[in-house]
Amino acid sequence: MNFHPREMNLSRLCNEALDEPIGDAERSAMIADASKKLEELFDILRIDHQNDHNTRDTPRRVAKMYVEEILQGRYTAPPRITEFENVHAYDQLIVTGPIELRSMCAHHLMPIYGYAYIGILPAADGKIIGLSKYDRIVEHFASRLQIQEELVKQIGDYIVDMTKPRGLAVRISAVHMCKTQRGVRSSRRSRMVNTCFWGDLGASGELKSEFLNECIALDRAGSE
Ligand SMILES: Nc1nc2c(ncn2[C@@H]2O[C@H](COP(=O)(O)OP(=O)(O)OP(=O)(O)O)[C@@H](O)[C@H]2O)c(=O)[nH]1
Repeated sequence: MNFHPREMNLSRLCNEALDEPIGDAERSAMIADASKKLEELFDILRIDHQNDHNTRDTPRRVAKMYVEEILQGRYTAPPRITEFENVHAYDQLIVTGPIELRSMCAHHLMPIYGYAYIGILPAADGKIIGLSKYDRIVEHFASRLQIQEELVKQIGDYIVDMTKPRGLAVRISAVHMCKTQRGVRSSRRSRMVNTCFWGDLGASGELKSEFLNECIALDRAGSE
């Protein structure tokens, strides 16, 4: 099967999902078509992928990596969320993290890695969701070509839509290898940190400070 994104009206922004998750046949076709294009790229870069024992299978390997790993958050459904009754009407701040973050920068296709932290202010009459789902949601939206400002918002908007909390905060602290490994070659310790707040968590200076202090404490505990 030949895959023609334009004819099939499937072109999207780099961090947007397709309308529907793709099936096995479409996934295989996408990998096969991308492999051919990567072979062309290797030809242009004068890398002999036909005879070089190191790169013989690299175009296919890289195509598969993009479709099934690096960009899989565009082609698969968001994680299923398990909800529990909030029987005791818990409505105080919950903070979870550090959550491992692995993404890819939209500008140079270089890795972004670091941690996410999520603060939830549940609604007393709402639901509580399984803790592991926050990690899965971060992984889902990070598995796309991203910039950090948009990644934080996508994660938060999805959690707010799905769980309707009183308030929410998402913070990411990450290294951008497009800055450390090339270009300006900044220190590998150099990070970008940004936080986005929703609802009551954004409206209260006290809750914001509580969230940020918990992030610092969780970060410190993680590095001990
Ligand atoms: N705001 C923001 N900028 C980012 C992010 N990831 C990468 N960038 C920056 O986006 C810019 C990419 O665009 P250009 O300035 O055209 O790239 P370039 O000419 O290769 O620039 P250098 O990286 O400075 O060599 C760079 O400054 C990156 O450091 C991100 O998540 N958020």
